[in-house]
Amino acid sequence: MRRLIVGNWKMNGLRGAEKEITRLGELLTPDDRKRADVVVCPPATLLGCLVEEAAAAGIELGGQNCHIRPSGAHTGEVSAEMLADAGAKWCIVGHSERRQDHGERSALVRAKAEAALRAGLTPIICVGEKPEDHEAGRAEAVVGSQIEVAMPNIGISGGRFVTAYEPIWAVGTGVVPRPSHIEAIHARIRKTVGPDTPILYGGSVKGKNAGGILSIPNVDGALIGGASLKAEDFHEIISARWTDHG
Ligand SMILES: O=C[C@H](O)COP(=O)(O)O
Repeated sequence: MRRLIVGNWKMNGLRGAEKEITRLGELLTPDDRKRADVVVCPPATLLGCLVEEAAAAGIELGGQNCHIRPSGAHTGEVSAEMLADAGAKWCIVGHSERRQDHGERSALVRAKAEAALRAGLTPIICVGEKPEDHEAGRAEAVVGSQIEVAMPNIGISGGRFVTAYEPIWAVGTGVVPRPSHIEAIHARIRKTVGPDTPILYGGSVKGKNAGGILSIPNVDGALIGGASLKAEDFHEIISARWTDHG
């Protein structure tokens, strides 16, 4: 089965970043393209600059966040319509850095996912437990309730969405959960989202651990932060060998 590999550049990248996209396009082999769909989510300021290079490289672009309204008096915000207009096809919503830094809760994440769908974007809905929830053995319950609340109304624009499980304690730390932990949480998410919604894993995915992570049952792809910034590092993940779990 094809995997979905998404790069989240977070607040990194200035003009000139086009060369990373072009380089990635050069690195991707026909076999890579057969085995994976590749998406890059740069800062909103770069979307317009990267559109041509992304199309040439066969890569789709996404936003990292959107407002719940299509337009209006919301200083500093970017709407899903604006992201789509700039060339995005996807939009990350509910990333843990937004939940932590901006107090976003799952009900708002759901409204953002629905706004993305209305704009014709595919939302990538992030969920994940805090370190203290993990230590207290509450990960499954916390993530289960996050996805139950954040899941969009499937009546909206076909309602196709993607989920990403990112344990906060694994984001940018170099720490990766045990495969059994990832498997259990993905199985819990699967119960809510059903068989057809891809579930990505995110948190310290690198070239050297990607094959193992992508072989875990119910891991349909990965959401990559730091290792997506350089084309070579990102390509190492995309070209990792995984075992199909059917
Ligand atoms: O969106 C990506 C995740 O936050 C993972 O970040 P990371 O790969 O740098 O740990």
